[in-house]
Amino acid sequence: MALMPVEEALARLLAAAQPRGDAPWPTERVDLWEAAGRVLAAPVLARRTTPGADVSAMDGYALRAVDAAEVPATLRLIGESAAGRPFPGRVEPGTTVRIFTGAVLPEGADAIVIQEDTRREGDLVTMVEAATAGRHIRRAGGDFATGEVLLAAGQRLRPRDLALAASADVAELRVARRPRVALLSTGDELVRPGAGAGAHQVILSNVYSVGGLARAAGAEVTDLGILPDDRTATEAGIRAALDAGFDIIVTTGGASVGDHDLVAPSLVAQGVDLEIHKIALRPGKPLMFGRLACDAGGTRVLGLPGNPVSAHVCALVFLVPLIRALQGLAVPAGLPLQPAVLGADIKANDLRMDFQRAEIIGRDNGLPIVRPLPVQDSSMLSVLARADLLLVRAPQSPAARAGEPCAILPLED
Ligand SMILES: Nc1nc2c(c(=O)[nH]1)N[C@H]1C(S)=C(S)[C@@H](COP(=O)(O)OP(=O)(O)OC[C@H]3O[C@@H](n4cnc5c(N)ncnc54)[C@H](O)[C@@H]3O)O[C@H]1N2
Ligand code: MOO
Repeated sequence: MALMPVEEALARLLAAAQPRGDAPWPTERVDLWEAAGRVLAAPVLARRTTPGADVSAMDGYALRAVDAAEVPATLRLIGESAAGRPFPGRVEPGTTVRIFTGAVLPEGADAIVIQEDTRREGDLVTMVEAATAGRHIRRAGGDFATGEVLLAAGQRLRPRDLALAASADVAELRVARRPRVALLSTGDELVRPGAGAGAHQVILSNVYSVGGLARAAGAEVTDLGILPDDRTATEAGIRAALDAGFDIIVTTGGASVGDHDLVAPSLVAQGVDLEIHKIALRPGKPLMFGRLACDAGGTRVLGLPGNPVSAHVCALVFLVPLIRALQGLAVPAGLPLQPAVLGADIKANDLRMDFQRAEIIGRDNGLPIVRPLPVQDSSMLSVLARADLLLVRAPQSPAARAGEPCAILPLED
């Protein structure tokens, strides 16, 4: 069977991020603390004008600029304006008001002289530097005005966005509901870390990489445990996950062609329409993707290969953009590749797009110089952990020499 190109698989997956029918992705209102990292589902409009009044940008004295156009000029101190405690009166000719950063500019005043440029004796203040109208004053509405659109829908909320919303008196935000992702691991050999695995067993690790990437992309992740290599149990596990209404079910392992690789037939038997099964990717050839044929909600099922590096690369390339797209983030149509320079000669590639674990060994005109790590076994997590990035080679690329351009994919978002 011909292997599907990676770009086509990605395009199909992203097309499946669109809801079936008219139902839009659900949203919810959360308070600002809960909104960090979430995707904004409705624009944020300022609920107040900020600053709410003309305020001082410095500690000093508020006055009429004409009263200190020529210096030295001595004015009579008539009061104080502090942040949150405005001066109740008016600055008349020949008078000044002590003022602090953030405090409201008193009526009548149109300039600030900073305190370092003054001398004070009792209630007399001498300005030693000339005042300029408007100097050191932050105008009302200089930051934003009531009704102004401060944040657009479809953006991921960063700490500074939350601070902006807070400063605009917006206490809750409407955000996309987190996609609910279920992880189903398969394999008789799998044992949880710390549970005393024998030499013939393998420690469950993929949930941490795949689940971690999913969480970082904004998903709520549930680990549904390990299914044995048994057809009835595999189907039952898949059925239960499908019935639980997750948005995405991610299986790992059992994806290949061996006698114990039961995931594809079990998915099909449970009504999943597998539109992707095996792609031209290394590592990650036995990738599967499909949706429940009858499910209007559109549970998506992504079957990842069991090899830990393959599972991680597939999660990075396919699961992360799917989770992002579901929440309404703009996701690039193709792979988000970046330019780099080869730091070693490399061989011609075969039919599969190759994602090699690679290290950065220098810089060339601002671009990283990258070299594949010597071992590319898709079971080796130590190599994946040591890699700085993935060196991406298109199918059938010819041999290339050190110094030639190449494409890379960052490993973490
Ligand atoms: N005859 C063929 N054999 C294989 C092919 C092929 O085309 N023909 N493809 C190979 C490729 S490529 C890959 S990738 C693997 C993927 O196989 P499976 O998805 O069926 O994975 P398993 O056999 O279940 O496991 C592979 C390996 O990974 C370990 N594993 C599985 N799950 C986990 C987990 N959750 N955490 C940690 N490690 C896990 C498992 O113990 C195995 O060692 O197939 C090749 N074979
Ligand atoms: O495609 Mo497999 O993932 O090479 O090890």
